[in-house]
Amino acid sequence: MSKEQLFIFDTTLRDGAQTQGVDFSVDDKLKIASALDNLGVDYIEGGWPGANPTDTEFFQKKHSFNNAKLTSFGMTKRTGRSADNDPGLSALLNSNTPAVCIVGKSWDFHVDIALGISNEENLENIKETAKHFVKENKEFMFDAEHFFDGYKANPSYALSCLKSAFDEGARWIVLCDTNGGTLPHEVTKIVTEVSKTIPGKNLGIHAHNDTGNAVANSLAAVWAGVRQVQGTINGLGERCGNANLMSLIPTFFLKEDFATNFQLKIKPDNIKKLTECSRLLDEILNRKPNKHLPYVGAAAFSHKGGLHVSAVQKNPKTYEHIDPVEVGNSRNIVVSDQSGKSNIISRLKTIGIEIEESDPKIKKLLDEVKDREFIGYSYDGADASFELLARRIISKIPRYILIKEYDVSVKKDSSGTIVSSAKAQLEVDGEKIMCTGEGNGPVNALDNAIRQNVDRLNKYSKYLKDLKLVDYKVRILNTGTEAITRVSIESTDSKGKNWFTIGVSANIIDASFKALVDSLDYKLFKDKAPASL
Ligand SMILES: CC(=O)SCCNC(=O)CCNC(=O)[C@H](O)C(C)(C)COP(=O)(O)OP(=O)(O)OC[C@H]1O[C@@H](n2cnc3c(N)ncnc32)[C@H](O)[C@@H]1OP(=O)(O)O
Ligand SMILES: CC(=O)C(=O)O
Repeated sequence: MSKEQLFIFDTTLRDGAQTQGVDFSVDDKLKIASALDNLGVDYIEGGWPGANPTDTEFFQKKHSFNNAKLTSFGMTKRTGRSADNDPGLSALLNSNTPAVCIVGKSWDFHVDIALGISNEENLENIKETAKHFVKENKEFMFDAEHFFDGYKANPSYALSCLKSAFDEGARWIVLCDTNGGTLPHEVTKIVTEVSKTIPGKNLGIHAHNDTGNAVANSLAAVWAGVRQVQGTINGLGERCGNANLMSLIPTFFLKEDFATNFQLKIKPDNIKKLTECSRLLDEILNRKPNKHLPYVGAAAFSHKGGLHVSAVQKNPKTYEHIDPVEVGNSRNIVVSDQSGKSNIISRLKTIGIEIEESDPKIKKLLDEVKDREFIGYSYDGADASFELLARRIISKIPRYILIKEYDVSVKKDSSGTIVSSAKAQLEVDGEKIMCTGEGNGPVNALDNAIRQNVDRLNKYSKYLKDLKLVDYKVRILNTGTEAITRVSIESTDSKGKNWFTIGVSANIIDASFKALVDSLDYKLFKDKAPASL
């Protein structure tokens, strides 16, 4: 059976740029476009030339993609102007892209309210715009804005908007669920009806995620006949985002019904690049990756429940819908109060500790984890603190740095400046050291007290110099009678592998200090700093 071709259209650089909090530079756009081209998508919508200097400059650059067609985006011509005379359309033509995607109204309510023109004028604008670009040999796509809402309100008018573009030679008519309120069964019904007027091979879907159904709606649309799917990396996009291509692409490759019926230009091996592609976008946006993204999130193949881990050890298929390696991701077994001994054994193996299943230390460690989680610790996000705890119970590990005493004060002077000072007495491998430091808050002062005096930690100084605290999070927990503070710290060093530690106490400074000292201890342990046990 021959497979039908599906076309992937990425709009991270256009609709993704409409996400609150996202502000791409030209350089960011170039990096993302290059990753998408390497992945092998069919179209990259680069932005809206003329709408802002970044997009204009991006289109002025020389692009040479191996796989993707660069596409410029804009809107239909304005009423009262000819297409030749519309500066918006000229900016798109000047951008010299092989493909052009034009948004236009297909809901009569919008024509009336947003544009304030007649239905006929809107049809004329769509038609003239399509004609203008087709005449210039552009691959023309019409993004039928609010198509599903428009079709529900006035089906014949919505269809005539599509036909106005299609009859002028549009290659693609893209049905947009602009407000994202349409549900999968409605998409199936409407796409099936539309395909009687416009062939499925010319139809696309652009789904927003306002009901959490953008991916489901895109799949429903493909199943009902459309052959172009629009979306973004990690589901970026206006409001709640767009369909997430990091979910759709692997689904097309790895789920039987789609894999047997469809083929993509993306090479099958390239889906191993999806996790990297997803993380690259977060890196560029300087935001923490969403661990829980399907397929590519760090927790997508994390197993926490004891029953799950016990079965996964026997065969990963028991709790994994695909092998994580297929999308460039990896399996992860976490330890927490939901664990059984299988979690502990598996985690220990990952960190290089081999132990007999019958060793009573496993039970001891499991009980310790559960008791600590009861008082506020949470080890499933604190791998380094877990490793230190495990090694202290199972084998031997030095306590490199011990805090004997500390004293922290906060002072506000008459100019309003607030300064925190800290003094700490540490015991470092048996030697007592006094440290002092200042900072913009008590925790920062304590951190500075230890680390600005790093030279005085004599034999450890060279190991701690490149340690950086990346993130610091505080949570107040109510455990029974009193409020408890949990502090989580993410650290990194020049080797670039981050580690996570945790501290819990009734006092925020004490909790912070515990998490900080675990971070220092872990760094010294992993870098094999010398110490007596
Ligand atoms: C569904 C979507 O996501 S579509 C993409 C939306 N993306 C963006 O809007 C991001 C980029 N946009 C911009 O930078 C600006 O909005 C610009 C440069 C395009 C236009 O800016 P301005 O000229 O200042 O207009 P403004 O944004 O205030 O209003 C939009 C205008 O376009 C008109 N318009 C909206 N859709 C269309 C359309 N499909 N065809 C023609 N005109 C349209 C509106 O009626 C309004 O006209 P008015 O100014 O006469 O009232
Ligand atoms: C074109 C587009 O982004 C939309 O209709 O949602």
